[in-house]
Amino acid sequence: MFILVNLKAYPCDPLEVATAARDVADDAGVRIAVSPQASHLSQVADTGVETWAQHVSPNEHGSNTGSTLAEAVADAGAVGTLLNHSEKRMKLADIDASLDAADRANLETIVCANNPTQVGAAAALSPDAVAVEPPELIGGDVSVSTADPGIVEDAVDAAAAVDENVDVFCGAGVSSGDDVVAAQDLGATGILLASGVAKADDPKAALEDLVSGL
Ligand SMILES: O=C[C@H](O)COP(=O)(O)O
Repeated sequence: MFILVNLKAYPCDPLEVATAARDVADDAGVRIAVSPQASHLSQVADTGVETWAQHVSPNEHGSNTGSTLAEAVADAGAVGTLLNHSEKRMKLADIDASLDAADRANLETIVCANNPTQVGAAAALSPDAVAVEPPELIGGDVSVSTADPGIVEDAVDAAAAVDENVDVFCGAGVSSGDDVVAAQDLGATGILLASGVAKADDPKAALEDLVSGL
């Protein structure tokens, strides 16, 4: 399983989470990455943890003020990027162009989707992975893998029907090792989570719990 910790814009210490994620990944032999604010990418990458951007813009170098250039996040140490997160929705054409931008910069990609239908559409754009996240469960206390296991299974089927090379992640409310194992049993190969670590009093203990069943 791949566990991607999205720090969103939470008021956590990105370096505390990054060093904890690095150490837990090393100790447990589990792939864990951290996705901080763009301005923290370089500091986070310098800890040695696998580092992802939260978004890249669908543009190239040029007159694009305020954009998040794929090449710039790669230069800062990111090796991948989320796209179309529920809190950063994009037009279909822009997802496609951002995937091209990520490809130019050699970034891995995860395209987020609300439901299995959107998962199928996203998979048709050939990202490395899609992540299904019911918006109503994001930031809550109940994991998608227990609240709505069918959506994870249907997302796995929807992606496979389009492109078997596209991995399927799930997210929303995941906060424990049991949640991660349940997602794995439903066919997900990765977890996208945020509040369970970013809002934890002890991020390292939260990460250790997340990988405890793997
Ligand atoms: O990017 C992460 C997802 O939106 C899930 O967030 P959450 O773990 O706080 O529910």
